[in-house]
Amino acid sequence: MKGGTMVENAQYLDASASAPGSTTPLETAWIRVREKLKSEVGEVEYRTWLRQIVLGPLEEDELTLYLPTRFLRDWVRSQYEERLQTLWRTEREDIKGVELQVKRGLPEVSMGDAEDGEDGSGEGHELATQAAAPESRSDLAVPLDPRFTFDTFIVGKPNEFAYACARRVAEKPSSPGFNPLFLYGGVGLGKTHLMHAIGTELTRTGKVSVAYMSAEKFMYRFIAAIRSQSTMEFKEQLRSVDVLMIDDLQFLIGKDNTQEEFFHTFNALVDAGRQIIVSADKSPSDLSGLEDRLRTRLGCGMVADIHATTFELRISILEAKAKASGTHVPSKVLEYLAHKITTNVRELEGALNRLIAHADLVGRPVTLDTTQDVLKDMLKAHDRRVTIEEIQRKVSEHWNIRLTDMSSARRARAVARPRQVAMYLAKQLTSRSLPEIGRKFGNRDHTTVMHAVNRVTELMDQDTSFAEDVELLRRMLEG
Ligand SMILES: Nc1ncnc2c1ncn2[C@@H]1O[C@H](COP(=O)(O)OP(=O)(O)OP(=O)(O)O)[C@@H](O)[C@H]1O
Repeated sequence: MKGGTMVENAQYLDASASAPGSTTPLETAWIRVREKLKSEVGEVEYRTWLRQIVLGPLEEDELTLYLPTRFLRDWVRSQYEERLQTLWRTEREDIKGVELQVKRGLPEVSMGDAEDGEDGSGEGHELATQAAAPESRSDLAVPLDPRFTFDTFIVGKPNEFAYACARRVAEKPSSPGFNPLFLYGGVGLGKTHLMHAIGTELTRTGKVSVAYMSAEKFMYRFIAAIRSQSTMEFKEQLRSVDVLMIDDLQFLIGKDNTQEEFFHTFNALVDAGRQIIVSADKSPSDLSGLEDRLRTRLGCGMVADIHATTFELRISILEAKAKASGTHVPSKVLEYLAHKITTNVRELEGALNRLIAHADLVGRPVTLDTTQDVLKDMLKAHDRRVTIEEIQRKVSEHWNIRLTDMSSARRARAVARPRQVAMYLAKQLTSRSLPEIGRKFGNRDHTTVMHAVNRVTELMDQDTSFAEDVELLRRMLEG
């Protein structure tokens, strides 16, 4: 658990229900954050996923937000965490990070997808299948995002091959040479979008049952099944679908039992002529840490890479999204965004949504001036974006240790101290949350990261030469 003093404490708060005059400053900020989120994502999405968030305590510079189940927490984390972090930091300078946690017994807003599983762990929906016809939906319901269709996917040079493969699988699942379909590429480039598009297309025809889940949820669900002694049921459910899609497979690295289970499921499905679709951040051959036999099988079908976006593709995506929003965004602004935000489509989309939401709220058109003003913090962060990988590399070079020791289990001080410094710098220089940082350091827990941050702060106070080292690294990284 976190240390430190509790500065502000707040409880459940509905943006529409509380009068600002009767709330604490933190609650008032929360109302504004929620309103912004609502206007960015729309009423339906807000009600489905975000309304359940409950304001928790602010301890030192870390704010906790609660969700009633692990399923919801994971979903909100994967889809909205970055946005929540940015909105909070814009709202309150004293908040440096936002942590999403599960808290049982919160007032849960009724919603089909958010009930607890049979073991009360909130994991019952982490395996989700969507049968073709609504009446034949099993007790497992899927969050296939209706916005992620082939129609809304913009095709350009970097993604045309992956798009064509996805289309082909949606038209003719289990075709020879296309099973499994392995989609890979960097963060936020459209892998999940394509998987959902395949799922939506297939279920539309009415004859195919599709199961989609992240590898992380596959693992949680598998562990929950072991705990509740229902692994047979879990296996049967999985093996009864026509199409199984697993997103972000890299999460299974280092999870040997779960990999084993996935391998058997994979074989059973492919042998029965069912389709498997997998996404990951690297190609099968580069996914070191996955069992060889699984890697080999994953590479046996069609492997399609989604490359980083080009300027032309970014412009086409922005044009399409601006058009769909119904708000006029001048082409100068679109070009400006496409030049400035080159990392991934998720960020590009987030920036555009923010501009449009701002224009709607203040009732003024989008201009280059308002763009620079509204996106000030985002663009600034872009100018000096530092990645955790860069931090790990620089710190390892500085102390002359192996890069792999950043994620290894070695505890020798010569390795552990630089690792702690890298965690500290990751917290200071990136917007990543503690659990995200932990994951990048060999799947360590967020409390380990918290401890590292505190320890390095303490040491910097006590030892000036250590403090100089850390400051030097920080300056080099900030460029
Ligand atoms: N070519 C595209 N056309 C339209 N929208 C896109 C395109 N590529 C990505 N997007 C949008 O960008 C956002 C991020 O995409 P998505 O979640 O599919 O990325 P991802 O590759 O799965 O990322 P991650 O590695 O984080 O899982 C989504 O809102 C998606 O709709």
